[in-house]
Amino acid sequence: MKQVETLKKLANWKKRSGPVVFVVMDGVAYGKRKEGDAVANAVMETFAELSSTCPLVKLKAHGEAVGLPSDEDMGNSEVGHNAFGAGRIFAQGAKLVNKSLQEGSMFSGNTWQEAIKTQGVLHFIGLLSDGGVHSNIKHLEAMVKQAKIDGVKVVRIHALLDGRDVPATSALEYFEPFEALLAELNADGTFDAKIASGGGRMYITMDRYNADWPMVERGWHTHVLGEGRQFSSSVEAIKTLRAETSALDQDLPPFVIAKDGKAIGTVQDGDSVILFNYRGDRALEITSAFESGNDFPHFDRIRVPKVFYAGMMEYDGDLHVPKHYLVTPPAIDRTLAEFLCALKLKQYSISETQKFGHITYFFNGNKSGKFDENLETYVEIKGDNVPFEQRPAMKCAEITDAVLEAINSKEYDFIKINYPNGDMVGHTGSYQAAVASLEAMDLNIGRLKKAIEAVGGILVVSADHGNADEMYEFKKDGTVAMENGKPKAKTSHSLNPVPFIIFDPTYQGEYDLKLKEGLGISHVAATLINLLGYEAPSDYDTSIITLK
Ligand SMILES: O=C(O)[C@@H](CO)OP(=O)(O)O
Ligand SMILES: [Mn+2]
Ligand SMILES: [Mn+2]
Repeated sequence: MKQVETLKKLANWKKRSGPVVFVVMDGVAYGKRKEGDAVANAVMETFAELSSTCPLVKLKAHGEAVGLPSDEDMGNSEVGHNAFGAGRIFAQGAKLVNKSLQEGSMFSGNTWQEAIKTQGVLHFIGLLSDGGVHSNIKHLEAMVKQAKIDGVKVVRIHALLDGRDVPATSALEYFEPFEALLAELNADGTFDAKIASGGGRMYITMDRYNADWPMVERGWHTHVLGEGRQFSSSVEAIKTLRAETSALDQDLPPFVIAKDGKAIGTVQDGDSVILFNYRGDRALEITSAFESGNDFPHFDRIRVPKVFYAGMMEYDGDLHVPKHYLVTPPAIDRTLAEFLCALKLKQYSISETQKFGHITYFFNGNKSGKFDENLETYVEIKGDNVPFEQRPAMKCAEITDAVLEAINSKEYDFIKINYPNGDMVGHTGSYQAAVASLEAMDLNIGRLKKAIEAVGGILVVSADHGNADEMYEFKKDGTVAMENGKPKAKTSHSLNPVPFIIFDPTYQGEYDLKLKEGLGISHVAATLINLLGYEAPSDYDTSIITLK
């Protein structure tokens, strides 16, 4: 790989005595309505003070500004952190898969051709919604139709309920029409495609960053071994399990579709398996359960079928996982971390488990390794495996303890932090927990601010997309949607703009205090490089500050 160029020092920059600390408040944006806006309604004294005394601008963090197909698409952590770290916009997974389907390259490629050779069953595993963060049901529909055209006889779908990127209890809006489509495709008797198993995405299969392997184990038992509570159809399963548990879709227990007491879609030797999610974080663990040999320490798989396994994308471009994939991911190069390494600047990256890979792997262009072991420190604060509304602080105090030590050590030039609060608690749908979570985070940003003041560093506060700023669903007429006498919880990200604030207590007048308007979060990297005293790479999206 070609080394990046060494950036030039800014001629008129007075080097600060402390580090540049970049805070990603995950899932914190400016809502449009006060009701259900946990960000606007929480008591956040530090955020309020920074907002009224520092340079501040709103940045776009959704749609085309982060490489998604359209401005209807909300932002998410993958594309948000990619944009922060790459300083440019890359066409993202969602867009690349659309293109590959439109142009037909997916189906003419080797991976698809190999997958359809199976004499057994072609399985699809993935998230059944049009949320567009990890997957898109339209991609699955196109693949199932093509499988029939290509002469595959038996298809089994292992479908995860979303309710996290789409309304909280919307699963039947996807499962019912999808079952109808399968019935139509099966009608001529030459093709047999059925949903074979499923469950909530936060209950089985889609764990990330080694947070909770038993989730993947439950998924393996459900999809591969066909073990679990049996139902005659997915729709019956969802209705029954909802009535029994009142779980939101993302937390629905698993189900297995069976006929005469026998699971209809276990995975067997000689089958093909396609994971149709394109985003990597929540795809890597189930992929490793399929691809690992005997040295698989995470759980007893009991039976490991010999299958042709493929992912929608290459999920880790460093380690080349999975071995086979349908669409090539964006080639994100020349990231901020790489430029800082070339300058020999020391960097420190930290978050809680759920966002650890966001601030490292996604930020560094979906790269799991470091550019330079000696210059980069990664710290993960282990999260709790509990429903996050029960521990809304999301380890923000522990994260801050570690950062204060890093600041005071004077070892680091650049520190980046992800506080998971607004996002992880936002996804639970609990308004009260979201408020508590944001207030805890704000207390800790206050601690950071003091430390930065003491050492003469710069604190930059921003966010990757919205979430906690919209905790209620609204009706078309603009009033709050109600359910059982209470506001209906919204669990997904929002499309709202995010804050960008610079707290620079030893400001030397090198830049205008008025920030540039109308930009997106891909402009942050160039700004951070300037604030470290260097000229940004010429191909980066321009800095948000105007240098004097
Ligand atoms: O939890 C996740 O996987 C996504 C939502 O699907 O959230 P984020 O992009 O914030 O990680
Ligand atoms: Mn996020
Ligand atoms: Mn999220």
